[in-house]
Amino acid sequence: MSFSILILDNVDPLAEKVFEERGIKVTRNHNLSGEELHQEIKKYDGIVVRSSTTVSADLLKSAENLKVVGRAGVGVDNIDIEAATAEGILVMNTPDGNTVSTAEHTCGMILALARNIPQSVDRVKNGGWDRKKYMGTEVHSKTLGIIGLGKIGAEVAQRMREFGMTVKAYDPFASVEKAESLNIELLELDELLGTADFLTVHTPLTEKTKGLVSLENADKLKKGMYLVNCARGGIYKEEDLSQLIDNGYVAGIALDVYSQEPPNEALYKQLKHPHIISTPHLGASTEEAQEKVAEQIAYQMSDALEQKNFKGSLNGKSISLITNKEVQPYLKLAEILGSAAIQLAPENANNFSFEYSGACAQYSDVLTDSILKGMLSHHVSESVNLINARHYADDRGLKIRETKVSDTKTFNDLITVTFGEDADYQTISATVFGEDDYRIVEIDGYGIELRMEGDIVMYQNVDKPGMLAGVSGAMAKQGINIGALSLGRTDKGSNAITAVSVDKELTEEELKPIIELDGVNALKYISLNN
Ligand SMILES: NC(=O)c1ccc[n+]([C@@H]2O[C@H](COP(=O)([O-])OP(=O)(O)OC[C@H]3O[C@@H](n4cnc5c(N)ncnc54)[C@H](O)[C@@H]3O)[C@@H](O)[C@H]2O)c1
Ligand SMILES: O=C(O)CC[C@@H](O)C(=O)O
Repeated sequence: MSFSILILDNVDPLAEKVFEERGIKVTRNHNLSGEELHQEIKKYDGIVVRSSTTVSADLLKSAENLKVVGRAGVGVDNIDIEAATAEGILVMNTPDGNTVSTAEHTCGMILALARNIPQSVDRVKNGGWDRKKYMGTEVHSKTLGIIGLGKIGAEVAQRMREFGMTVKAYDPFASVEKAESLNIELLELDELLGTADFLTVHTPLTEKTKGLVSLENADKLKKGMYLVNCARGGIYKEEDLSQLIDNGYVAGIALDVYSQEPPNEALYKQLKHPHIISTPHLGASTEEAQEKVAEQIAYQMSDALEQKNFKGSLNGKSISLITNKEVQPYLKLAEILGSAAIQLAPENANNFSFEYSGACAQYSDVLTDSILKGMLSHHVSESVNLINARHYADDRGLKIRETKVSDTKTFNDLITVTFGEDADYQTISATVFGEDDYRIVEIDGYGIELRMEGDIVMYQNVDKPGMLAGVSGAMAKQGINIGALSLGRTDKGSNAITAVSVDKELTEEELKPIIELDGVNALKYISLNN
């Protein structure tokens, strides 16, 4: 299968090189208007962006063939991941390609702030020589407070410690072991705000981190401290920046990122403040970082399109397992079982439980996605895949309960789907023999053994002589050939379940004479042709 990619932002040419080596056609276009992009995107299997293109829900809706959105970088705030997930589109980023560059830029900003480097350079360029005005401060023996001790935060910590700084951090999700290994004391947020001489943030912009420092909590800051933000605009409340300085809370602020890029007029006005220094989102702008992220995203997207590897995927977390040879038969089993189960279940059933027994239980997450894919493909007109199956299930109000059992009793692996207590049929179990022999092995506690393929007529019948002859006779009269058959019962003379595999697709008309036979109840026709 041949794929095509559209590069929308200024990504290093190494990306093209990698895609082309992998036999993938690449087009680069940075100048599409909104309407043109909505049309153009339809042709592509993948798009590559940095931060300039907004990948909105609306755009993703037009992208009929899109399978993957690649972000050459870390932050994905310009991509509507929820909408991509709903559309079954994979979103990937390159989590560490620009870590070192951004950490170095942050360290540069800390030093530039401490020594008024940008302001004094500017002064000299304009023919001035104001040595007194640009008196600075040493970072040595000062405390660096880091909010967000992830990849960049940790790199900044290591570098600034070499300058003689004491490093403390706040990160509710960082492990104590990690902090200890970096020799960093973890503090509560307010404690860190009151301790740090320099505060640098390295978190994503979230509800929790938005406006983390503002006039509202400014009295918690150590007086005269410095603020640095090379993470995401808005973590320090932008409207308050100048006042934080003018009211004496903060000595200076260094920014690389803004809530709107380029900034709007009001923000530009703030950035003119003599104690605010700013760069135009340059953290990752080094040749090395851009080469790394371009190369990484191209490899990752090529692998994902070829279903080889899903490294860097931010949605469809379990799909990385689909390349695992051991999981593949279970995935197929789960999908066919989901399809069989939904055809057997009563209309409007919305409570399902999935039970996994044996070795397959360790993959229950992705197997649940796969059962849902099989179930929903009967109900949802859009294409359902492992990325969006749960989204559609939630959307339709399906309630899913998952259990795992290690003891399988009879089979090495068994998956059971249960749906509804008062229905004609309530549960179906299936297993896989070898690599691709998928079998129904139990319906409502009746042992059955039938391959899960083609067209199956399932009915309950009174366990009495002549039932089978009646059904096969009704089929023979209509030229319906029986391929295989399995009959399960509990006690002699009570009820039985019969599953008949037939050689062709049956119509309602053809099923009618069978349904009307005396002793045949609850007939269901199951098609497992896809
Ligand atoms: N300026 C640039 O050009 C540039 C380049 C790369 C990354 N970034 C940005 O830098 C930020 C950090 O990137 P990273 O690669 O280090 O990410 P990361 O995922 O490795 O680290 C983020 C850290 O933030 C912590 N965190 C999350 N919520 C928090 C909260 N409420 N309070 C405290 N800590 C919290 C997480 O636990 C994690 O340790 C991201 O926003 C990224 O988009 C900017
Ligand atoms: O592409 C860029 O230069 C932005 C990089 C950075 O903000 C990121 O999140 O990776």
